[in-house]
Amino acid sequence: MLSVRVIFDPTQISRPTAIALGNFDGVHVGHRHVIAPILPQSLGDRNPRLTSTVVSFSPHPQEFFSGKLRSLLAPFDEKVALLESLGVEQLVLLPFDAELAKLSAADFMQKILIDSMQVQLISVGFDFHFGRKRQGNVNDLKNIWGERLTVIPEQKMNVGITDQAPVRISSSNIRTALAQGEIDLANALLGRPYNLVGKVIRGKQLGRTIGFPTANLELPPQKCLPRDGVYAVQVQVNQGNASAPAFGVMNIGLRPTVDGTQRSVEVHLFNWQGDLYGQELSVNLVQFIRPEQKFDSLDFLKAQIQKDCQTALRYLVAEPTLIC
Ligand SMILES: Cc1cc2nc3c(=O)[nH]c(=O)nc-3n(C[C@H](O)[C@H](O)[C@H](O)COP(=O)(O)O)c2cc1C
Ligand SMILES: Nc1ncnc2c1ncn2[C@@H]1O[C@H](COP(=O)(O)OP(=O)(O)O)[C@@H](O)[C@H]1O
Repeated sequence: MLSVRVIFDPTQISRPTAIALGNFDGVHVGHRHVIAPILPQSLGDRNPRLTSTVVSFSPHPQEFFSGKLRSLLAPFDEKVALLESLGVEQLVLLPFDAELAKLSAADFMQKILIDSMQVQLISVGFDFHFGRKRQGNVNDLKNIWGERLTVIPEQKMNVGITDQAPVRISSSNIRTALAQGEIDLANALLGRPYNLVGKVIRGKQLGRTIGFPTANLELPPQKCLPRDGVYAVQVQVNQGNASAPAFGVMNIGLRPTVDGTQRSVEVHLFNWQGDLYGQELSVNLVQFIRPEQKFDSLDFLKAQIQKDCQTALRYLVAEPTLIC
């Protein structure tokens, strides 16, 4: 049972509110800085009546204007779970339509934030814009909320070698890192391992014939996938209320060796036997190992997968934060 209230209908908002405004795809380290000031633990006894609320638009304004779905680091269910784990009490999804798109910044503040949500405290990132043609900015919010507005400056992170410039913590930098197989960077910016959660579905039933059965995952269609190839992964197998940890190797791609046409995401678990169909796997990405290749035979593929397992194990046992 989720304890964060997800509100699509503005009349159902629990108010007065302390709000963090933004899309927060991935709920990365930078987002968490923005959300922190409005969490119950930050509000403390001074503002006990305020409901800790994240306010986003649905659909995302870019989707509304382009008519295209965006790929997401954290699709809806994942985002709700992440916000809940932080202690957010309410997620308000403002229906972004032609009417909202043409609302002036002043009307957005008055009608939505003041009248509809009774906003007492606000936290936003430094570059937050709102209202028609993104005319409103943090100065407009400051004029009304004054000291009750927190503006979080651009967050950067030192990664890799020390003489490298710090990297901006942003959803787009995380997407780029995933697209390049730079899992260390993506995980650092996220503040947790990038994770794929899906139900195990049937594949071509070939894996077992080469000694490497693979659990094929069904993922939310909007989930952002990292580059095609082979990864070392740490997995939780969720069986009802119980959950078992395992290590494994994952392949993402078209499987040219077996003339695959659809992209698949499949995991071979080490030291695991038994049926996984219908169960849920939660897969943490640890390390990109190699690109996908077309092999001349299943025997060559099998030999390569054996090597992949050895490589993956070396990364997995060297990873101090993993539980297994
Ligand atoms: C670690 C690993 C690496 C893989 N690498 C490749 C690859 O480089 N090229 C390829 O065509 N398929 C690759 N595959 C996918 C296999 O072709 C696939 O697992 C096999 O065909 C079984 O598919 P099935 O689950 O549909 O039965 C890999 C699978 C695993 C588990
Ligand atoms: N070690 C393992 N790792 C992954 N899946 C396993 C493992 N052992 C057994 N299985 C089971 O075997 C199935 C995969 O076998 P496979 O022949 O690759 O069939 P499919 O093509 O349907 O994925 C998995 O979905 C799971 O139910």
